[in-house]
Amino acid sequence: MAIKFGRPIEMRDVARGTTTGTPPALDLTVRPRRNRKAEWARRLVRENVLTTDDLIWPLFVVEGDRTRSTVASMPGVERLSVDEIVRDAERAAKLDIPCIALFPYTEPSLRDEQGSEACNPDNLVCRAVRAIKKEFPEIGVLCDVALDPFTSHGHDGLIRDGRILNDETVAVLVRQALVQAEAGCDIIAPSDMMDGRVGAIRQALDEAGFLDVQIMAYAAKYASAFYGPFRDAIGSAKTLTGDKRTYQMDNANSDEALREVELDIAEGADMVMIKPGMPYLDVVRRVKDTFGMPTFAYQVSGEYAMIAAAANNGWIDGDRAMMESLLGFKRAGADGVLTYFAPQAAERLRRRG
Ligand SMILES: NCc1[nH]cc(CCC(=O)O)c1CC(=O)O
Ligand SMILES: [Mg+2]
Repeated sequence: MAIKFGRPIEMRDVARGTTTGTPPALDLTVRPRRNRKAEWARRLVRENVLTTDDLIWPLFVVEGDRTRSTVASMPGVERLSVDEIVRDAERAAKLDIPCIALFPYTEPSLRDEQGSEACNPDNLVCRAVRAIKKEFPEIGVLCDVALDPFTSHGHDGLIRDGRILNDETVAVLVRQALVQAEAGCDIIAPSDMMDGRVGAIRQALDEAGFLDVQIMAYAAKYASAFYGPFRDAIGSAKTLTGDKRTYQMDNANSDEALREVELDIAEGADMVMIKPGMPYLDVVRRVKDTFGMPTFAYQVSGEYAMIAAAANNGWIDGDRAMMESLLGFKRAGADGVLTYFAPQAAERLRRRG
């Protein structure tokens, strides 16, 4: 049977409308637009959905009391003192956001070559975790494991002769993870990209009895220009010497991302993350399809800044761009997104629901 635009030629005249009305100019059997004709119809065929369950909200902690200081390159984002971060944790809990992530702005006087403050059980992050867990034990708390907020040179690891040391750094990261777990952190998230750190941290957590503390590995983390505003927020932008390309991944690679993810899973990661988000959605899809693990994407500071800045200039509808970008992560296969938009997105989802 001959087919024209999907309709058997023999049926043409039948379809051409023997009844009233103007015949359609194109003889189309299939018209995808039919399923988009009204909001109810679009809802009916919608394939992916964003809910508050998908959100992890990153927050910046700073020394002080009742302090909220703005981050110039991240409009709408603030560094919060411990008492204020407890208020934002409450806001997250009320909005049904399952988890928050903590990043410290370390006082410059506390930064040194070794990033020693990372292992201080009373550092800013540990104090924030304890304060949050005391008042809101039901909210998940994720802590980043890496040395860059604590080192005078802004790198994620220890340096000797201009080289970032791997194994020596891992030993420090293990101690950092342990003080965070002792403070009550629920998810340890190594973001340093040293080899072997997930396995070393898992073993140390288990030996210390933290069997239930999860690990979300920043498994495929790229050396990215999109981290700029974050480095402003934690105060490492000015001090960072050189770049992070000997440990963070090359922008051109995606097979390598699968090998990195595979290793972290083998070493005991409970969840894996791809970072940044929007420029690496192909990697999110490949990782999800290949491993079927709980897979997360980090919509990083630069991605947030681009949308926020364009919206503030009136160049795009910020709210819609935010929701569209977040849904993109779901479509790519992510189970959740770390995003500075978390509270706005949750508020918007609540208004709609
Ligand atoms: N290792 C630290 C870390 N953890 C999360 C981010 C970036 C997050 C963001 O840009 O929002 C970074 C910065 C970096 O690797 O330089
Ligand atoms: Mg790795």
